[in-house]
Amino acid sequence: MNLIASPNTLATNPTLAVLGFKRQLVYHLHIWAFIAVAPLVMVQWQHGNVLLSSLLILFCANAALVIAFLRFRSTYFFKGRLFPILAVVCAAYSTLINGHAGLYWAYPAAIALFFLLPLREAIFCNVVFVSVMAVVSFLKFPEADFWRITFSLGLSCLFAMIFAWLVGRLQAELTRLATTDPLTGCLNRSQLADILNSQIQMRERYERVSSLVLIDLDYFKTINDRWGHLAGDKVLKEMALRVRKRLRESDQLFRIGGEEFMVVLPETRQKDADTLAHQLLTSISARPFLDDIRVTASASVAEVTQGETWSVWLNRADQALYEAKSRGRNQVVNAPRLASQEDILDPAPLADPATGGTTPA
Ligand SMILES: Nc1nc2c(ncn2[C@@H]2O[C@H](COP(=O)(O)OP(=O)(O)OP(=O)(O)O)[C@@H](O)[C@H]2O)c(=O)[nH]1
Repeated sequence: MNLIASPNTLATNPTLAVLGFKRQLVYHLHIWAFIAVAPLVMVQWQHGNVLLSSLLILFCANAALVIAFLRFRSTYFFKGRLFPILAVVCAAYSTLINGHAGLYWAYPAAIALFFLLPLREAIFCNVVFVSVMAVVSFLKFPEADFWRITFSLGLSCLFAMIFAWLVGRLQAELTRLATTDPLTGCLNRSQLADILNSQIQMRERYERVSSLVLIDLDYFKTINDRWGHLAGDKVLKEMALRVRKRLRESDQLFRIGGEEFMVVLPETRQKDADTLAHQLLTSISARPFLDDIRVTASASVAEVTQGETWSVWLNRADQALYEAKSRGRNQVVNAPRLASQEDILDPAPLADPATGGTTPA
């Protein structure tokens, strides 16, 4: 079962770790809600409240299905929305017909909205819910109770909202810290496999071709040695800025090593990626860094080939970068394209030695 994010997942992919924790939350909420509500089905049935009893059966059936889906498929449906919606409907209706006995359920139902729905949706649903509960309490209870119920429920929702908002911000901030390089603000390696894999899937499913560019500063060690580590850091920061300026919104910039960067270019063929790589090298070498530090860089370009894994793709780019370094640096080398699986299954016609033309394979 994939409910609990393993330490391995946590260490390598923060986005998956967050998803794992969300699933855990949904799973436990549904289990405890099922345990709490299931006996009420019988109670309401015995009291002759057939409609409420049916709503509660629906609630329990949904909870049981979500639990089963999460247990056996690690996924759930409607993004867990049915639970809070059914819960608030049951609580409002139960208050209408049972008075205080139903009202007690309004508080956990309102709070569950913030655990299970995106914040904006939860706020909207809570405003509607508190308004409905205000009308129901106005009809059902004395005026003093109406005010008490409306304010206490509103306050519970407000506290839950503040808590959910803070947890959301904390989660976003921790994810940002775990996925980006603090010096340059580029993505770090934690997302690398996922992002390259998603580009590979676009290639496999929709024939959409992506490319990647590796850029490595030349003789960076001498910059550190001559101007100091702090100046080296500033050069790296400035270099990331210069590269980012040239990229599109959809492109992704990684810092994958000390002075090595990678750009993933969705929907970009090798030829266009090569043009961009030349422009990037020009923007690095054209102006000095920190007034008088002249820097050049080497780059490689690799278009994804059908059937290859992300590590093979990256390795091809790495080999080409090595080639750029050994040819003297400050240049772009294109990785040779691999024969794709399509080419292997459907090879190009062979040259006919007799005629000089081509023959079918
Ligand atoms: N200032 C600074 N230096 C770093 C950082 N990360 C790695 N380095 C340095 O980058 C240098 C990389 O050196 P090399 O791998 O020899 O590469 P190079 O000197 O650029 O040589 P070529 O890549 O072959 O052109 C090392 O001196 C590292 O200490 C960093 O975050 N800040």
